[in-house]
Amino acid sequence: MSTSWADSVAADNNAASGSSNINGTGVASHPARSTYVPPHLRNRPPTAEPPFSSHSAPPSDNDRIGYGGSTSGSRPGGSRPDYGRQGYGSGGRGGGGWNSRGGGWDRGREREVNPFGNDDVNDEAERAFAEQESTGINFDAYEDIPVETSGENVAPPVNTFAEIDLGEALNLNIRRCKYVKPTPVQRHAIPISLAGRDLMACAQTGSGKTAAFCFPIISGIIKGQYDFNFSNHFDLQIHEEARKFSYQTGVKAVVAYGGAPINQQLRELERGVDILVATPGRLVDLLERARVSLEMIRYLALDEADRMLDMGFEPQIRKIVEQMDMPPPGLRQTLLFSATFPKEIQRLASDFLSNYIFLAVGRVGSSTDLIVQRVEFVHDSDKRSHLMDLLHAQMTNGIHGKQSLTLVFVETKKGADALEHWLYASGFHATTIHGDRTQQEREQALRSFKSGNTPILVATDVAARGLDIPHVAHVVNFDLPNDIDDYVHRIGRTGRAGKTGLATAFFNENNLSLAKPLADLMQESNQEVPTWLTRYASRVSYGGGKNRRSGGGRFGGRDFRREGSFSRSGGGGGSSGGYGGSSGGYGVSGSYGVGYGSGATSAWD
Ligand SMILES: Nc1ncnc2c1ncn2[C@@H]1O[C@H](COP(=O)(O)OP(=O)(O)OP(=O)(O)O)[C@@H](O)[C@H]1O
Repeated sequence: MSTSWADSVAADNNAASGSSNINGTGVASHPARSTYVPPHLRNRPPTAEPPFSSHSAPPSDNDRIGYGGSTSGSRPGGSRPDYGRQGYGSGGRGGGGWNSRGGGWDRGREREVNPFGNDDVNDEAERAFAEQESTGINFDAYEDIPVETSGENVAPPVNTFAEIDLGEALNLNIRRCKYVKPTPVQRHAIPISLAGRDLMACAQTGSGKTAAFCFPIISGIIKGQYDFNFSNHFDLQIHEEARKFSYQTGVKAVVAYGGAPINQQLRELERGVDILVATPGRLVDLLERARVSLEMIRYLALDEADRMLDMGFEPQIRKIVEQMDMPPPGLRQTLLFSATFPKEIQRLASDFLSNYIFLAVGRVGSSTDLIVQRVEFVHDSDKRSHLMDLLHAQMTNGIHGKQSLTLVFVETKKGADALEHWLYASGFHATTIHGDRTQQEREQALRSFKSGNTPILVATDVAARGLDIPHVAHVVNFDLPNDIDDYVHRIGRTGRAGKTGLATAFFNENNLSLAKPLADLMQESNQEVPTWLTRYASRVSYGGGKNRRSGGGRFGGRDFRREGSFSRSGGGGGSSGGYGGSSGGYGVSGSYGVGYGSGATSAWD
């Protein structure tokens, strides 16, 4: 396990673990449709207390002025007007007034807030970045992307949103989001989902997977089907997206995550919900309190699905999906999405699916060509000065005096704090996100980063997945992760939505196990691989447990059912009938999470 230099400076003795336990904060769950209201809560008078009051603090631009600062905070988006809503207690699904689809969910005294009205990023920052963005948007870059599907009766892809019957309200929101045409994953995944099929979908970071699973779910709810779903990263961000997509459709999305007071979330749930975005830990908690039932779940979505079944999350997921009252595969529709999908995880995931379609868009598990990747050999003791050089170079390339946004990944929480302090002392405005910071602090840090006030964000792996910040120009792997998939997700914080990006990694003897997968990945992504890295790659045998791609071929981007040993019907993916439903020999419950969770950095909590 590598040790970062930032660490050694920061830590007196205690080399920080860098990982945090798993209780659900970082894990996001996606919307679960919990239309259920427990009997003892039905017909109760509405509570006067505004939900999400923790979100109502006014935004501030910088979360760490002088380091001591309180970070009591706001979430991106600033204050949230009172939802105030009544009549939640009408009981069960369809109760609480949510049959009245369309025109928003003004259910009683709770009014729907316009999610397009309070943009995260202030105007000045938006203008400053606009020039950069206008040259960067390049969805055509995705046009030639290879697409692979396997499974029976795959619905044909569409080229425009107009070809899909998503409903007028949702179409209006798509226009409000300024989405002109569907991205490749959306083109394929939306028709498959609308056809009612289970789906395991792999597509590159930043390619629009969130909308790809949200649109069919929202559309299905509008049409009167019932739903639940859940995912695993920045759940507030997914919630924000879901709120935009479902605005004035009559569909209500609620978020439940660890690290925030559970009572507020309970109150919100009691008022009725169509889509619940939840972290596994918090959802288990809610289920154990018997405050939520999954009986009426119609859709289950796992975003970052490979992560959900990795790193020890699997027992929680199995508990939620298999041991509570959720309808089994076949009776619910299950959608799994990620940019990386190792075969072993596919095998586990197949337990949750029924007669599913496998969809791979792009070189799955690979990074997008839009990201220029550089690897430099840097000894631990030289990392800071090297980073300084990169930052100085970037300053001269800044936009309108604003430094472009740089995300720096380090291995440990202490390392993150130490590097932030050092950057500040060196004249750079920086902030941090890691497992020891509260949810509010993280949100505040994100806001400060997005606005450009602290254009450097130092983060642990907690920020590796899902985070969608439009203007990140550079991702620096100050400390490389142990797992190549984590690398893929980290660098995917730049080069999003068709924009270009730069990723620089500091490599040294501590990262030898990554040499081969990194060289392979760079080659796959048409990047220039330094000769010294190729030499390391050929020398080092890396059969260890952490880099799952070893021996895997094409980075796990194929349907594992097509591999000889799993091919029951010899169909080359053409027939999936034999794979659906429960484990049937693939599901080795519990045997995997241990395998490659151990030792890998996790700042998830
Ligand atoms: N059809 C579209 N047209 C334009 N922009 C889009 C479209 N679909 C999604 N986007 C934008 O692209 C960005 C990336 O989308 P999203 O966060 O869903 O990517 P992702 O594939 O989930 O990435 P990751 O794997 O890193 O989580 C978002 O800012 C989103 O608003």
